[in-house]
Amino acid sequence: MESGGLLLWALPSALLLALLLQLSPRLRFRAKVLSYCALCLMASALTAPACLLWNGGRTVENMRIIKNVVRSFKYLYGLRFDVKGLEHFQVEGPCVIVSNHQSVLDMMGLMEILPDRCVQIGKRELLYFGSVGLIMYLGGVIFINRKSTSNAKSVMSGVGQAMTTDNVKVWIYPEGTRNGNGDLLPFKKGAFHLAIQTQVPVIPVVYSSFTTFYNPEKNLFTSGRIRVEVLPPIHTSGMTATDVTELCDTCYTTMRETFFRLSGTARRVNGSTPHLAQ
Ligand SMILES: CCCCCCCCCCCCCC(=O)SCCNC(=O)CCNC(=O)[C@H](O)C(C)(C)COP(=O)(O)OP(=O)(O)OC[C@H]1O[C@@H](n2cnc3c(N)ncnc32)[C@H](O)[C@@H]1OP(=O)(O)O
Ligand SMILES: CCCCCCCC/C=C\CCCCCCCC(=O)OC[C@@H](O)COP(=O)(O)O
Repeated sequence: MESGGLLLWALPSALLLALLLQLSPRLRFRAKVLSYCALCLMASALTAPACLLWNGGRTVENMRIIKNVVRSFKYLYGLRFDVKGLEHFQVEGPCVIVSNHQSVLDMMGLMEILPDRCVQIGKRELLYFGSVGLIMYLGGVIFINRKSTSNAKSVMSGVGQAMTTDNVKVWIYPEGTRNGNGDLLPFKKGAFHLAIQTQVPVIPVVYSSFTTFYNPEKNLFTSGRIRVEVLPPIHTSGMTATDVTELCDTCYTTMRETFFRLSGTARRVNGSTPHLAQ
């Protein structure tokens, strides 16, 4: 009797939802993004105990576990990564990895190629994203307060010391925020100060544009292919604070050219309207 009643409600509701998703591209897009967030929350909640049992607490070693979990997400969303230049990660000791940042989907691209003993710099707000914040904390993500330059700078100088004493690589998104407008935002300089202060190489990584398969403005979120290129390390030994701007500009120019080449797009004309990233 009870299961009959449940069927009476559940079946039409499921059919109605399926119909709505078919009819409204916006709803379909939102549902897919929401499913990704739910997957991240669920996977993080299940992975956190494994990290605690295996490694006991906050340590970069947990990134290996997190990486293996996140690498399976791409199959659910029909994403394919074509990666070139992985050999450039084989530098002795620490380095600063810089890459472009287009959307929350970047976590899949990040974990696809993340080298061993590598942590990321993330905005402090991410710490409060429930189990996702917990897993980032356990993986050793370094949180910065973007609203306070002095705080961000002092955290970054602490990172420099830890990089050399603990032999860790640091992954930074120098655009400082997500940007899905089919171009790169101007770079912030924190990553380049860090590399020069610690005299370690900078390794640029470029992901092709997502706009052909993921575009919130067009409610587009389909399967797709992402081309990834790890570029040769840029050595900083002998550089000083006066070289930061030039290093930053060199990386920006090289990465932007690579981005357009990988995306198969021409250079952007200034003034074109960017769309919001999600
Ligand atoms: C299943 C779930 C999976 C989860 C997976 C886990 C993975 C998680 C992945 C998480 C991914 C999360 C991804 C994310 O969350 S991305 C968002 C967070 N990340 C970043 O913002 C990183 C990039 N930002 C920067 O580098 C900024 O520069 C910082 C934040 C440091 C300051 O920015 P701010 O906007 O406040 O200031 P400014 O850049 O205008 O600079 C002002 C001045 O200071 C100088 N200056 C800067 N730095 C230094 C320094 N160190 N020593 C000395 N000087 C320094 C600089 O040259 C400039 O001077 P001048 O040149 O104009 O004279
Ligand atoms: C109990 C609280 C529950 C809160 C639930 C929150 C739901 C969100 C859940 C999952 C989102 C999965 C995202 C995985 C990590 C994403 C990292 C990321 O891409 O962060 C954005 C950051 O780089 C730049 O931020 P802005 O572009 O400046 O903004």
